[in-house]
Order: sequence, then C-alpha cells, then structure tokens
Amino acid sequence: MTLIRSVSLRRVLDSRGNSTVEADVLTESGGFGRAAAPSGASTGEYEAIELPTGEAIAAARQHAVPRLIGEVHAGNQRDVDAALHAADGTDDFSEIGANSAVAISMAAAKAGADVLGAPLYQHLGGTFRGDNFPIPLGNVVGGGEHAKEATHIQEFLAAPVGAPSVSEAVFANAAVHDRIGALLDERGIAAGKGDEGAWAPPIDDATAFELVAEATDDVADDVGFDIGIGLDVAASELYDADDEVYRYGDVERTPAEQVDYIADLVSEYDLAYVEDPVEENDFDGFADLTARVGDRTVLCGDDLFVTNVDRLQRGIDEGAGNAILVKPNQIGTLSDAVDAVELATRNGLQAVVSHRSGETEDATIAHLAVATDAPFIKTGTVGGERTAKLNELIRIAEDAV
Ligand SMILES: O=C(O)[C@@H](CO)OP(=O)(O)O
Ligand SMILES: [Mg+2]
Repeated sequence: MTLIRSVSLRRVLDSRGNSTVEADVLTESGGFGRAAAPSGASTGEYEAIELPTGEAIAAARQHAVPRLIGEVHAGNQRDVDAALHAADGTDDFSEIGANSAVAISMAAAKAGADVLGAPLYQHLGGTFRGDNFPIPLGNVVGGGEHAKEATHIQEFLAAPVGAPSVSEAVFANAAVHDRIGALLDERGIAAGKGDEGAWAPPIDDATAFELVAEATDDVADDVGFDIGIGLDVAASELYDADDEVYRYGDVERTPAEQVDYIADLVSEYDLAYVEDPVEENDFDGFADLTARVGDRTVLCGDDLFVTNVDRLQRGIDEGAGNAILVKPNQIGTLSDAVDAVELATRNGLQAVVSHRSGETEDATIAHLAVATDAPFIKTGTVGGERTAKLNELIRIAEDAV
C-alpha cells in the first residue's frame, strides 16, 4: 500500500530568501507527503553536507529516486532511509546532499502517515509513545551568526519550564518577546530582528541578560508559572582556534576562562539551559562544565554532537553534556535523528528537537518531538516559519491534526 510511486524535487524559498529542497512523495495507493529541508548559518564542522540546491536535486534524482520508486514502502521509514544512504554511499551525504536526503526522508514519513490515515507523530512514535509534550525554548534576543552588530551570544531563550501546557508555554514565550520589545523601546534602543525572529539590538551581552531577566520575571508574574532563561552560546563561532581564545568583541577568554564564565552565568542567572557553551572539539571543557553545573542545568551539545550517534557516544563516555540537540538535517534522515534521541534517552541525556536558522513552513520537527517524547523543542518564538511549528504543537496537543 505504501510502495513509493513517485518522488518530485523542487527548489523553494526558505525564510532567509535562499533556495532549499522540497520533496513530494506519492505512494501507489495515493498517499502523499511533502517536506522541505531547513538550513543552518552557525553550522557545525561535523554536520552532514548540504549541497547547493540545484546540485542536491540533480544528484538525488540520479542516485536516490530510482532506488525508491517501486522499490521501497514509504511506511517503512528505516527502508526509505537505508535506500537514501545506499544511494549516497558516503558517511556525510556529500553525494546527494543532506538537504535532498532530509527532504525525501521527511516527505516519505508524511506519505506513510497519510496512507495510514494517522497524524505524523503517531506514525513515527507509535501508539505506546509517552504522552508528554516538549517545552518550547523560544529565542527572544540574539546575535552571533544570526544578526550582525548584536549580542555575541547567539541566542537568549525563554524557557517556560513551569508551564502547565504547550499552549501556555508558546504564548508565554511570545509575551516575553513582546515585553523585551517594549523594554528596548523604553530605553530608546532601536532593534531589528535576526534570522529566527529574535530581537537583534546593538547591545552587549550583559545588557541582554538584564533585559531578558526583567522580561521573563514580568511575564512569569503575569502568567503565574516559572520562566527560566536559556542560552545558545554557539561558542564555536566565537572561538579562534589559532590563538586558542574565545573572542567576545574586545574581550578574550581562554578555554579555561570560558568554562568559568559559563559556570558563573549558570549561577548568576539560574540558567535553565545552555547550548554549546564551548567549541565543538572541546569534549574536555564540556565534561568539566558538566561536572561543575550539570546537576543544575541542561547542558546541550549542538555543534558538539551534530545529531551523530558516534559523537554522542563519545560525549556519553566522557561525561560531556547532559542533553543533545536533534536537527534532522544535521545527520540527513529521520531514522538517524531518532537513533540519536534513543541513544541519548537510554543514557539519561535529554533530547532537544530543533529548527535551523533558515526554515520553511515545514512542521515535521513538532511531530518528531512529540513522537520521541523529547522534553524540549527549540523552534523560535515569532515569525511564520517558527509559528508553523508552534501552532502545529498546539494542534497536536488538542488532537486536532
Ligand atoms: O545553532 C543553532 O542551534 C541553530 C538553530 O537555532 O542555528 P543554525 O541553524 O544557524 O545552526
Ligand atoms: Mg546551536
């Protein structure tokens, strides 16, 4: 029933105005799935390879599509993803592009769900999955690679850890975003927005902490539940490997000072979440920080782990981090992404399913987070390509998809 009849690939726009790959998968029985690849700006060195859109489409048409049509059932995600790996033949999808691979992988999953008449999260998670919902981490102020002349730390996140429901969490994050806009206004600071819709004001990190702390406190008082602060330091982007220092503008920190700095921030702001506090090769620094503050906060590896089970296993062995960011396009298929979540969960690490800075209206990650029982999802706060996921979460929570 779910045998794949056709796979179409096309160039569509992403939220930055760049092109990306969209895939349509149709099954013999008329099941249909459509999905598009996201794209990073602060990409990790060890991510699967995103090819230029045209190249990725041409290569996938030549190598992957013939292995799927009439050969593989869309309802069997492992077979779909194995066919993509076989068609590519490399470790990093450098032949067909992780952008083509992930678009096809996600579109096939949706086609499989369509044939079953089930929502995607049920198809992926099965009926015996847990019934928890992820806490959305919402980017409210940011800079780094996502906005020039703004903060050095890439993302300041609202973390509504006390929210009684997904919907209340989503609206709390939007309220924090709105409150920060008002605080910036009061201070006469003009601010545009970065790639993910967070405010990107020309302020230093200390001022950003002040504003975010005030806004999260104000909104927490209004809504009556706890809203913590999270960070994506994206430290690889601050690190100068030649001089072995982190550069925050004119301020330099050695790797040891970086660990101290983050540990101090965790204490000072009672941070609920810290992603990529040190650069992507520094498992030792990550482990040091985990030993120091891992009992008090979520320490999440993004560029460190790149959704890759081998790198995650190293982190587990060395005690580096207690959470993994899960981005399907970092590894190329849904099966690989689910493997990463399962390895993490088996070893007591938390999974944080995540968007990329370049996104589309595709809402697959909302379903993936629910299907895998992930405790967190990171998918922005405002902007259509971000609300596509947040609103889908609200619908899933209401059984309305
Ligand atoms: O670093 C990150 O976590 C992501 C998403 O917020 O950014 P990018 O997609 O640019 O890698
Ligand atoms: Mg990150």
